[in-house]
Order: sequence, then C-alpha cells, then structure tokens
Amino acid sequence: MQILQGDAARHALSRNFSEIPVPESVLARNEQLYGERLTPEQVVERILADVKVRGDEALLDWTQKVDGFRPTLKVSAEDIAAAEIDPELHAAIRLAIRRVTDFYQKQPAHGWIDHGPGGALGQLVRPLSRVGVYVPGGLAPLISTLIHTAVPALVAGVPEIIVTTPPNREGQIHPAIVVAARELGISQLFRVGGAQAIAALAYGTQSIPRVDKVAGPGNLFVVIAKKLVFGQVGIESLAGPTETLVIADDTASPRYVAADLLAQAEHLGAEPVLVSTSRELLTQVQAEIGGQLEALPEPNRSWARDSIQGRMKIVLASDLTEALELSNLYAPEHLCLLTRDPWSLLGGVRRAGGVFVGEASMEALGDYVAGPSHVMPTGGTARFMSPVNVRDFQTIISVVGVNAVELAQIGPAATVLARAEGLEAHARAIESRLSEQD
Ligand SMILES: NC(=O)c1ccc[n+]([C@@H]2O[C@H](COP(=O)([O-])OP(=O)(O)OC[C@H]3O[C@@H](n4cnc5c(N)ncnc54)[C@H](O)[C@@H]3O)[C@@H](O)[C@H]2O)c1
Ligand SMILES: N[C@H](CO)Cc1c[nH]c[nH+]1
Ligand SMILES: [Zn+2]
Repeated sequence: MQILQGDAARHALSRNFSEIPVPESVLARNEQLYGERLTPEQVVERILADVKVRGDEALLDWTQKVDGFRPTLKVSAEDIAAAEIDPELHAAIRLAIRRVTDFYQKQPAHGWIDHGPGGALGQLVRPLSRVGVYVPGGLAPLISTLIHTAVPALVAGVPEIIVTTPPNREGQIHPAIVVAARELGISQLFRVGGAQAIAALAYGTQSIPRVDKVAGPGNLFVVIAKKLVFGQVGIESLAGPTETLVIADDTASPRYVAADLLAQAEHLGAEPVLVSTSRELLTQVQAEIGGQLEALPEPNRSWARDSIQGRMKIVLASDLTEALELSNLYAPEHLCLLTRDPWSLLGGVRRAGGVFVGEASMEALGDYVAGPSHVMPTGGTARFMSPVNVRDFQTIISVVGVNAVELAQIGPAATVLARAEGLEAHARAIESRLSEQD
C-alpha cells in the first residue's frame, strides 16, 4: 500500500462532509433495488416523502423492499418481558449500562439562578420530552449502541424513549437488544430501520410517535436522513460509518496496531488510518494486517478487507508533532495513541470524537464498557460536533428576573440600542416602566 507523506498526506486526510463518498457497492445495490443507480440522497428523499404521507404503510413497504421482510412494527410488551439471553451476555449488558451511567452522571448538567441586589438571572436545564434512539442492525445487531445512546438520555432525565432498529431476516430484533431495552426501562421498541425509521421518528406515523430529537448512528442512508429531517426534529450528530486514526511510534506493537485497525475495519464502510513516525513500523503493521485478516471468520474478513483495500490510509510523519497536526486536520472519530509517552500528546489533540490513550485502552473496549458513549462524530464532523452526551438531551431556558433597581440602571442603555435599531416599540416598552419609577 502506498505510504503517504507531507502534502500528499495532508491532501488525503482533508475532508469535506458535504461530499460524502458513496461506495460503489451502494450504487450497485441501488441499481438492483430501484432499476437505476440512484444516489443514497435520492433514495432517502423518496423514503422521507413517502413516510410523511403514508405513515406505517410506507414503513412496511420500504422495509419489505430493502430488508426483505414485512414485520409487525411494535415489539409487544409480552415479547419484551419474555426475551431471554445467555447469562454471561446479560451480565455484560448490565456492566456496560452501569459503567456508561456512572460516566454520564459525572457530566455537569445543572441549571443555575444567580440572585443578587439587581434581581436574578439564570439558566434552567430541562430534559427533552421524547427522544428517538436509532440502533443500527443492518449487518451487526449493535446491542451496545442502544446502551451508549439511551443512557445519556436517561441520565438527562428524558421520560420517554422510542427505539427503532431494523428487523433481521426472520423479521425479528436480536433478543439482546430487547433485553438491553428492558434493562433500561424502555418499552417502546419498533422493528424498522434505515431512512424510513428516521422519517417515522421525525414526522410520526400511526404507530410511532413523533419525537423531539433523533439520536444514534447508522449507515449512509440513516445519516443522510438525519441531515434532511433536521429542523423538523433535532438530531444529536451525524455519526456515520466509523473511522479510526492510530498514531504509533517505533515503540508500538505492530500486532496491537493491526488489531486496533482491523477492529474498526470490520464495520463495513469503515476508514482505518495509520500515522507513524517509523517507516519500519508501517511495513510491519501491513504484514500483520495481512495475517490477522486471513485469520478472521467470514463475513467479517470480507467487511474488513473492503475497508482496508478500499479506504485505508498509511502515513509517514516526520515527528509526533506532524502526526498530531495531520490527525487534527482529519478530525477522526477515534484517535488511538500508541506511543512511548501517549499522555504527553493529549495536550495537542484539538479535534477527535474520542482519544484512546495507551495500549490497554483499545478503542474496542470503548465500544462496550469503558464508559463514554461510542456514538461519536465521523466524516470530519468532529471539527464541530461532540460524542453523544447528556447535553444532547436537554434544552437550556434563560431566566431574566431583574428588579426595578437594576432596570433603572440598565434600562436606558437598552432604549438607546433599540432606537439605534429603529425599533421604537421596544424602546417605549422599556421606558413605560422606567417612567413609572420616577
Ligand atoms: N459513528 C458512530 O458512533 C457509530 C456507532 C455505531 C455504528 N456506526 C456505523 O453504523 C453503521 C451501521 O450500518 P448498517 O448498514 O449495519 O446498519 P443500519 O441499521 O445503519 O442500516 C441498515 C438499514 O439501511 C437501510 N438500507 C440499506 N441499504 C439500502 C438501500 N440500498 N436503499 C434504502 N435503504 C437501505 C435499510 O433500511 C437497512 O435496514 C456502520 O457504518 C457503523 O460503522 C457508527
Ligand atoms: N465502533 C463503532 C462506532 O464507534 C461502535 C460499535 C458498536 N459495537 C461495536 N462497535
Ligand atoms: Zn466498533
């Protein structure tokens, strides 16, 4: 694989989110499904318009067309109560819920009211009333994603959470997703995925209630749908196909670096990036990837190979300062630091969804039980967005409660500003109270 350096590396790592690259496999599948090579955006526009008008019937038709099954949309209370899984998996789900909850309970999320001689000013913090959580389920049933999206919403105090996830080929949701929902106290679970699920949450249908905000990651169809419904409904981020950038020096273990890159590469559509100060390590990691890839079972091997061959980038940096500069330019979802002194690099990290410091903190651990949500901004959107967190599920309401003394002090300046803006009624509203005090 070509080793990039200097300007070539900078060029390869510069991104523009408005031009989401569409893999050839997606266009080919669209041709099969729709008889023409529609872009995902064209497909999503059709789906949104249809669900808006026809509601549940459109959900079922699109699910039948793209997922091959016409499911019962709502998972019944009996099915939720009856879902059973292996006890070890159940215990792991409980551990993940506990660790993610502990993490978000530490996030400051309280309002304040400052009472002083001039009255009071402050901010009220209120939870959203109803939130939709999208759980990807196309290729892998992402049990952990339900936990990593719903827990911050629950910690924020959201009283009602609606979960949607695509049905599998038997028209069912993986039982562990159902059990995780039950553990979280979520009772509204729907068998629908893709853009049609996002449309249902944004517009509401006969069976799925309209929500205030849609959260959760997904493939290109999901991400584009979230982008297009924004405004009608809130969205927490544009968390799409995953990506990992590893910064490694000559002390890093090629085996670990390869393992971490492959772990994310097995998400179909992923983009693995390796930046190293050591040419030798770059060569060793490529050999390791080859070996570890062959040892993976199918279909994971094919998914990982597609990411490695289709999108992997390998960069030789002159030093760790340049490595960090390239990483900040790329703004990765995950930044893994596998260097002699990884903590010394943290101060230079400006753009990333999450940073994984040192070899015991592999990103795959963060996907499950470390604590922070694994739902993180992709595609370069870490320039302006953050991982899912408690603040995504709250609004802030400003409070103004100044008293007459304060009004007398600051009111005249407000009237001056109002008249400068040509807004006479504003000025008079203020003066009406000022004159009463004379
Ligand atoms: N950034 C993050 O935080 C994060 C976290 C978890 C997962 N992810 C990403 O989520 C994605 C999950 O993707 P997935 O595909 O497995 O599951 P998904 O649930 O996101 O998408 C599957 C759905 O897409 C729709 N779809 C697929 N092809 C279609 C077509 N041609 N026309 C119309 N609709 C179509 C179908 O409705 C299907 O049910 C991966 O890319 C993964 O990397 C990201
Ligand atoms: N790494 C993915 C995107 O951050 C999330 C995930 C869920 N399960 C496994 N991995
Ligand atoms: Zn993962």
